[in-house]
Amino acid sequence: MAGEPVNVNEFQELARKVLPKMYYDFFAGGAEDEYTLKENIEAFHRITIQPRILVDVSRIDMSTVILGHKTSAPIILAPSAAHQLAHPEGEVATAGGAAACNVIMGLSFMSTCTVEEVASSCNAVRFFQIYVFKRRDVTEFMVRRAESNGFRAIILTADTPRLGRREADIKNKMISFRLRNFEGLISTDVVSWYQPLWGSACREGHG
Ligand SMILES: Cc1cc2nc3c(=O)[nH]c(=O)nc-3n(C[C@H](O)[C@H](O)[C@H](O)COP(=O)(O)O)c2cc1C
Repeated sequence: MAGEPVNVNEFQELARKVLPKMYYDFFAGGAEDEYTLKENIEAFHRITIQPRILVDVSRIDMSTVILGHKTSAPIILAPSAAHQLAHPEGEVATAGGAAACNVIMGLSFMSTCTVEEVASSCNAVRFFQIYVFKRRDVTEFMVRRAESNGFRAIILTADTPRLGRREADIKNKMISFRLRNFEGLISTDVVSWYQPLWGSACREGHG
């Protein structure tokens, strides 16, 4: 690729070149045959934006209000785990980007920077993502901790009672990153990606 990346696809290509394969596959891969992953992209291709023409575009304003918070565009950074696998500054840098663009930062409970580190690093409006764990005390503790660190809403993820069977991670023998937000709360030993959290620690199943 010549020069600076100019779109998301080119950033992805750059990431593929610089990241260790295990980490690139973690960020880019999906579960099983990756039908849903492909469909997520295809779905966007089916949406077209219809331009309005011969209108005044001298002041373009995409700002809106989400849960009472003004944002420069209807964008919330989707919570995603382990940004330090991609860059040493991790979620602190991501939140800084959100603050610079005045959009909302969604922080995963599986962040590699702690809730406190992200909170003290910038003034982006922050939402905190969590699951309902079997250990309700852990869930409650994390919600209160987010609240006391200035997070303004909880993003409750409900679609992962079990982690998908991510075949690239299996092949790469993906190592789980340290769950720093949980240190002192549950065992955060670095183990195979498939044992940890999803089993013993706490996810609420539907059974
Ligand atoms: C590498 C990666 C890690 C993710 N980690 C989380 C997570 O920790 N918590 C969560 O609720 N969703 C997580 N997600 C899901 C995203 O928040 C989002 O819902 C999903 O990627 C669908 O949006 P997209 O089609 O724009 O990628 C993750 C997604 C990716 C790609």
